[in-house]
Amino acid sequence: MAEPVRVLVTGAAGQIAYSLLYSIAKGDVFGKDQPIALVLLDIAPMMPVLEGVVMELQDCALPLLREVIPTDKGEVAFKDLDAAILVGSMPRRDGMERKDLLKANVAIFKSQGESLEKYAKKTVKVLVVGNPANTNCLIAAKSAPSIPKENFSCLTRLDHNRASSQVAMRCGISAEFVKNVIIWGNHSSTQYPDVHHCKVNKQGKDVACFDAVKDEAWLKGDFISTVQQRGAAVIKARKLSSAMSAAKAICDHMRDIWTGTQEGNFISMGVYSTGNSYGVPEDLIYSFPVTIKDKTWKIVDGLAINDFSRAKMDATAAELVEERDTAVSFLGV
Ligand SMILES: NC(=O)c1ccc[n+]([C@@H]2O[C@H](COP(=O)([O-])OP(=O)(O)OC[C@H]3O[C@@H](n4cnc5c(N)ncnc54)[C@H](O)[C@@H]3O)[C@@H](O)[C@H]2O)c1
Ligand SMILES: O=C(O)CC[C@H](O)C(=O)O
Repeated sequence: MAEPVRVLVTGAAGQIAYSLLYSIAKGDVFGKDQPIALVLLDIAPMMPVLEGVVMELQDCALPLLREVIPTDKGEVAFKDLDAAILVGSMPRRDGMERKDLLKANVAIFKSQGESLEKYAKKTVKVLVVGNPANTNCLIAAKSAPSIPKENFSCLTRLDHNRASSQVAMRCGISAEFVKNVIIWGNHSSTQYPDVHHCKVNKQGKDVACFDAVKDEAWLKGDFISTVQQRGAAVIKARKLSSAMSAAKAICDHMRDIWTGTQEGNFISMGVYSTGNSYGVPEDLIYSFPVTIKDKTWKIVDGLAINDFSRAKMDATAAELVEERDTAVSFLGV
């Protein structure tokens, strides 16, 4: 059997991690034959809670889980990593603005980027989940200059899954029959869920989403705002940020990095924008449609962009430029 992959989950005593760790440990992400060493980082006051999570992982008696390493120390957590899933940070509560998170959370990602630089393998794949995810990811990447920027990505797969599911429900079919929705831009309410290249499989035939749904006003109106506002709607209802669906999206994202995307399918993730062909400003982590092969993503080029889409892609880019500049002014990176 292969050597264990060493996987870090930060915020390991929190609610997303509680939904995530079992799936990783049982092989849903890195493969059913791939042993795993799971490193769990949280802050010192959460160590007693983390001990409980470790006990539960042990009690699952999972064959692939070779080692569990709970810690509050960066030098332990980031050492020799193959994959890092950076969740640990403060979630938004009902009544808080997203911008309230920026100051509190970007500092964490600067320090964790520095730890990646010092201790992780240069091949490590880093997925940033903690909000504001795109800007945190950019700051982590900038703080780890010897690790290629292409190894960093942020989670917009939850938005992608939300968009696929909305279309599927509207058509009365299962979400597996909807492919190639796109989330452009920021994981925030300015994101642009775009269905101009989406296909719906109806009775074995791929049909353009607009023809399958037959309601352009909905696709250009309530569909977009529902996906944009879904995180806020979950917070309002649960009084807690989404966790089960976030964990599922993290698994989808990291599994696609590890094993690649299916031929003809693309997925959305926040990646480094420098060199993109869509006129998105450089030096951002911006969500694009990507395909993945050999653990390397490639932005899907050549998709036609109409004026409706262009305006929304530019608006979310403008928000990311502002977030980046605010974060850089806080941190001086
Ligand atoms: N990108 C997405 O799609 C998406 C979706 C859902 C939630 N989120 C974000 O994920 C983050 C975590 O959400 P949650 O619901 O699990 O929150 P939570 O409060 O339940 O858990 C967060 C955990 O992180 C820990 N933590 C805080 N600072 C840390 C640090 N410096 N190092 C290590 N651990 C640290 C906390 O102690 C806590 O245990 C939030 O920022 C939330 O907004 C992102
Ligand atoms: O804080 C928010 O508005 C969103 C929380 C989380 O990222 C989600 O998308 O569910």
